[in-house]
Amino acid sequence: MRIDVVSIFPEYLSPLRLSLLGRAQEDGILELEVHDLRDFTFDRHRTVDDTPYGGGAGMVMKPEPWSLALDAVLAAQSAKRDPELHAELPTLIVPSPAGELFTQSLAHELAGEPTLAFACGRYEGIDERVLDWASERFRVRPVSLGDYVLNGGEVAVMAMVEAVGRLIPGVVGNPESLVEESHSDGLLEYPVYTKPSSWRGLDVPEVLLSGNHGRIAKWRREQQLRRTAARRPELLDGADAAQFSGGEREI
Ligand SMILES: Nc1cc(-c2ccc3ccn(Cc4ccc(CN5CCCCC5)cc4)c3c2)n[nH]1
Repeated sequence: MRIDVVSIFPEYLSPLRLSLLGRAQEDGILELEVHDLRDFTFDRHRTVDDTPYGGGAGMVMKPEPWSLALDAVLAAQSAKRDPELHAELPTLIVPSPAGELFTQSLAHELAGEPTLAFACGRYEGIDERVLDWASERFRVRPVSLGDYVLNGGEVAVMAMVEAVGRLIPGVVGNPESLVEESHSDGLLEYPVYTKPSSWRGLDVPEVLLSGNHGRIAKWRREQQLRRTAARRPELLDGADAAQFSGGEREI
């Protein structure tokens, strides 16, 4: 997969060069290009923002630099997209508090794409006409990380690139660890334990030491349901929520 990110703080994305994603880039499984939006400005001050029409606090990102940067991304990605295989428009993810919620399901969807482009806004956001203009060239998807406001799109992009990247075959050593992940079955994950079996007077649940895999699977499922009912009841349908609303510890 080829990923292009446009940002005025390209160095913010440096952690994506580390660890598993870094190794995937060395192995040629993942290609990550980060573009500095200011490289697409031509005034002395490399201006990317201006005051908002209609008034209001802060500044808004100018459209022209974005159009030049996104055209450069399109050109770079076209080499990675076989028009026979990939007839649809390339995807452009625009982090935004006003976007669709990023979920594990969306991560799986995006992991199937040959290319992804990310536009990191800053200030109060990007001139809306950029998204309109880009919609003729990309499938533009405003995406929110959650209902809180960050200072820009970079942190959201790092989270999404990590969530998508780890699903690409070959990135994570043991694909088994991707199967039983949180939210993959619509529930929160069960608790995990390791040695020592007794630590500071706290013991590992004996079922996990039993070697009885049927019992262990049943216990883990019950823990998922209890945790989900206690912490994220909205993820459960009515029936399960009622059955498991008695807190997490009743075992
Ligand atoms: N899930 C999530 C993603 C983001 C995100 C993503 C991208 C950008 C780009 C800039 N910011 C900062 C920002 C966004 C919004 C406001 C308020 N808003 C501005 C326009 C007029 C109305 C009021 C203030 C500052 C971003 C924030 N935050 N949270």
